[in-house]
This record gives sequence, C-alpha cells and structure tokens, in this order.
Amino acid sequence: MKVGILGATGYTGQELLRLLNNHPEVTLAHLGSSTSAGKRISDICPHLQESLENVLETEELPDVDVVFMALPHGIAAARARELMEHGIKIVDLGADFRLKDAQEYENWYKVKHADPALLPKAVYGLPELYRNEIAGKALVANPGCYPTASQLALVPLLRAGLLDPNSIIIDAKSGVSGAGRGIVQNLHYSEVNENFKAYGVGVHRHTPEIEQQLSGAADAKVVISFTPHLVPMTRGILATIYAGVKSGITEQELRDCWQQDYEKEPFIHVMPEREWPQTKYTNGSNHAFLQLRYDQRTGRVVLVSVIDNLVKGASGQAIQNMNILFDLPETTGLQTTALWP
Ligand SMILES: NC(=O)C1=CN([C@@H]2O[C@H](COP(=O)(O)OP(=O)(O)OC[C@H]3O[C@@H](n4cnc5c(N)ncnc54)[C@H](OP(=O)(O)O)[C@@H]3O)[C@@H](O)[C@H]2O)C=CC1
Ligand SMILES: CC(=O)N[C@@H](CCC(=O)OP(=O)(O)O)C(=O)O
Repeated sequence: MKVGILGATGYTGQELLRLLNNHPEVTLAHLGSSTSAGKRISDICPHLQESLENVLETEELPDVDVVFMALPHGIAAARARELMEHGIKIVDLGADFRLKDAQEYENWYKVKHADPALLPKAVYGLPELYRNEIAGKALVANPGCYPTASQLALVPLLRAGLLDPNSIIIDAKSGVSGAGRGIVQNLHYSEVNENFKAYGVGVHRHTPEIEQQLSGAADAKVVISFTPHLVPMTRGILATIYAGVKSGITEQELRDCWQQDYEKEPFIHVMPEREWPQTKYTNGSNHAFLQLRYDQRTGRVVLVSVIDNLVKGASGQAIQNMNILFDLPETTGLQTTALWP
C-alpha cells in the first residue's frame, strides 16, 4: 500500500515515519513538506536512518492510497476534498474533522472551517471505542491527545451509566512534544525545565471535543472542567480524572466495566489494583494504562489514564486507523514496547 505523509518533518510526521518503517504492508511513497522540498528527510531528521533515501516533496496530489495529514489545523480541511475525489483515503491528525459542528470549530479554533460539507463524511477514529464506525470510511479524524487519554477512561463508565455525567473534572499533564516542533517562547528549555504550569484554563480547544464524545457516550449533554498542564518531560500524558459515582455502585463494578471492554484490547491495560500508571510505561509505544480508585468518603472515583501523546495520542493511533481502513490486523506495525527506563 502506498502511503503519503503531509507534514513529514513535524513531530507527529517523524513519529509516523519511525513506526511505518516497521510496517510490512507500507511503501512510503510521498513525504510532503512545504519548506524543505528536494531535501532528504534524513538531512533534517538524522535519526531516521531507515528513511535515508526518502526525499521531501510538495506535490499537491501524491500518487498514494492513503495520506496522513500531520499538519497544523486548517490545512487538512482545505485539501481533503481533492484528495478524496482522487480515491485517496485520509487520516487527519489535526483537529479539522473532529468536531461535528462547524460553528463549534470556529468558536474554539478561531478560523472558519474550509469545507463544512465534509464533516458528516468524517469518522472519529478512536478504535477501541468506535471501531465499527471506522471500517469502510475514507476520512478519519484522529482524536486529540488529551481527548484520547480522557475518553479511554471515561467512555466505558459513562456508556454503562455508572457515573454522574455532570461531575467530571479532568486534570491532565502533557510533555512538551505535545506542542509540536515550532519555536515558541514559552516552550524554550529555560522556561519549561524545572517548571510546572497550567495553561488554557477554561478555554482549551480539546474541551469541546471531549464534551462532544462524552455526551455521545452518556446520551446526554456532558459539560466538563478540563485543565491541561505542561510538564518538563518530552513525551507522555497523564490524566487524573474525578467523577461522581451513581448511588450504590461499587469499585468492583467500575473495574469490571473497564475489564469487560478492554480485556481483548492489545493496547489498553487496566493495571492490577493499587498499582498506578506512569507515563514512562508508554514511551514510544501505542499502549495505554488505566487505574481507578473509588473513594467512598467523597462519593467520587479517581481515574488515571496514561498514553504517549505522540503515539496513542497521535501517530500510533493514526496507523491503527489506517490498518482498519485497509482491513489489516490493528496491531500491524505497532508492536513496539515502551522504552524503559
Ligand atoms: N504533537 C502532538 O503530540 C500531537 C499533535 N497533534 C496534531 O497533529 C498535527 C501535527 O502536529 P505536530 O507534528 O506536533 O506539529 P509540528 O509543528 O511538529 O509539525 C507540523 C508540520 O507541518 C508542516 N507545516 C507547517 N505549516 C504548514 C503549512 N502552512 N502548510 C503546509 N505544511 C505546514 C511543517 O513542515 P514543513 O515546514 O516541512 O512543511 C511542520 O513540520 C497538528 O494538527 C497537531 O495539533 C495531535 C495529537 C498530538
Ligand atoms: C503540550 C501542548 O501544547 N499540547 C497541545 C496538544 C495539541 C494536540 O494534541 O493537537 P490537536 O490540537 O490537534 O489536538 C496543546 O495543548 O495544544
């Protein structure tokens, strides 16, 4: 299968390359770059030695079966239609097709959506939760990193009606690679190292995405409090989530619900009781780790969900979606163990 990556020089583009180099069904046929056409990808990213011969290009219409759009938001919406008209499937790693409502997109992303008529054709690609909706589609909206970590913990419990849907607080922490490789002052080493801060409080763009998906799971409008934090580490997201539990529900019932949904999932791991996930369990891998504890004193459950933002939170999940689109085993090319220590 011929694969293209638009935005191949970015962090998620590089991560796609690292993982796809181990994918037995993939030929890397097009690596797109808006600024470095003609250069070899390994000139820009010397660690990608397996891609030594791959040259960056700018073709508008690459000769591929599927394209990953690893671009800043706004660009995929403008380019998707033409690619689809030429039979090219799309996995968009950005936010352009995640929200079903174009007005909601404009409210939160502060840009007009370039092609709202495509929104109903897009499917939200978090395989463990919406697998049956993905097969056979041509346009997959790969979820955001915080929304992935949050939904893996919350969706099964909301679907089963075990939580009070309007009591949810998501306190999430991300490594700095979540912000991409662009140069931004507040991401300089000297401003991140030995520092820890909240950002986007009450206004972060992942809020409507998480609310949209949790509302679907609860079959009722869900409003959350979501606060992301920046942690001085390169990769990883750890979300600590607080939610009120419906009266009479026990910790075992909450745990059983997760275990039922995830026992056959190769990438999702409910940890043994009282063992808590760490971001390093996921470094470089497509695995997610979950744990919970119900505090009867407060009536709230504490859920902890951990992923690598660049893998399960972006490029790994995108490859999982591509595998579904092409009827391949979902784990193809993704059987990588986390780097430890
Ligand atoms: N980083 C993460 O953890 C996650 C990122 N995402 C999303 O994935 C997408 C890519 O993110 P990430 O890889 O981190 O971003 P980066 O900033 O690291 O890379 C984006 C790449 O897009 C290319 N690009 C930038 N501007 C333009 C443009 N105007 N036209 C065409 N190409 C352009 C650049 O490559 P070049 O100069 O070579 O053209 C750049 O390297 C974003 O939408 C992001 O929000 C989603 C989940 C997690
Ligand atoms: C640390 C950091 O800055 N993280 C990014 C996560 C971005 C991301 O996941 O991209 P999408 O907007 O495409 O979902 C942020 O908070 O904006």
